[in-house]
Amino acid sequence: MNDSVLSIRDLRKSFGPIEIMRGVDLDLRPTERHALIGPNGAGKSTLFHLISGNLTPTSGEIIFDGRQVGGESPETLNRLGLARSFQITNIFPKLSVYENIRLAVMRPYRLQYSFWKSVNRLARVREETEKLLEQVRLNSQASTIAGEMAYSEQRSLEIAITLASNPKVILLDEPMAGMSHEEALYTAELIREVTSGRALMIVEHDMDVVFSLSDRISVLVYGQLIATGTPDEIRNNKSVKEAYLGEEVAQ
Ligand SMILES: Nc1ncnc2c1ncn2[C@@H]1O[C@H](COP(=O)(O)OP(=O)(O)OP(=O)(O)O)[C@@H](O)[C@H]1O
Repeated sequence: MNDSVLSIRDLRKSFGPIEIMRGVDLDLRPTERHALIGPNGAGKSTLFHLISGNLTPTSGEIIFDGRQVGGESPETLNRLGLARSFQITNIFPKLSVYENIRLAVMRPYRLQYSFWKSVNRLARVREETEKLLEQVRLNSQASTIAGEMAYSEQRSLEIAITLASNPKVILLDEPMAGMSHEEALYTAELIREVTSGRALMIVEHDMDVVFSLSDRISVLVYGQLIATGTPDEIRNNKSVKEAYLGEEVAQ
């Protein structure tokens, strides 16, 4: 029996005559932290775009929570429980931290008439907003204008926004990009905490973070997965070492 929350089968994507994704099979377990690594141009972003609905597969299957979702829109996937945070910070820079999170909390409810009729709605939104503020340790910054915070704090805010829809699967695209080593370690710990009980798929270039955070790692090279396994298995995998041409995969 397949107990994965996300299953990818023989996924292919071509841009014109060039096949970029060349038959990928991948399973994401319901509460695992799974990293996707690979050399530049391997197709990591393309795979994320396919999973999150930003690109339509040329062929193959993407099964989320038992349902074939390849080609569904990002909005539909988000409603089903898949949330993606982008490399580019997508917060409202002129709004406060609190307002940013509150807007994200309200989003899933926007079409539910029964919710807006409820007298408790404001209390519920406030409660959820405050819980998220606390989870990402931004309580003391609630009234700060988001665009004026340090870059790493903006990433924390973005993580809160991603969590607001209470997703089963979270896709994080290079969440540590542009951070100092200390900020990266802090953010990795935050990600570990807030994704507990959910499935996480992460693309990240910082190998220290990848190897300490992940339960499993998949290695993509020229649009094909050459290995999936625990950090130890990947560290000792001959094809992975070859693909990185002697680069140090992890200490
Ligand atoms: N829309 C597109 N049209 C044509 N080719 C594309 C398109 N998007 C990506 N590609 C090509 O697909 C290949 C994989 O790109 P992708 O960005 O997915 O790799 P990546 O592993 O995320 O790389 P990086 O680590 O540098 O971010 C590259 O050769 C890229 O030029």
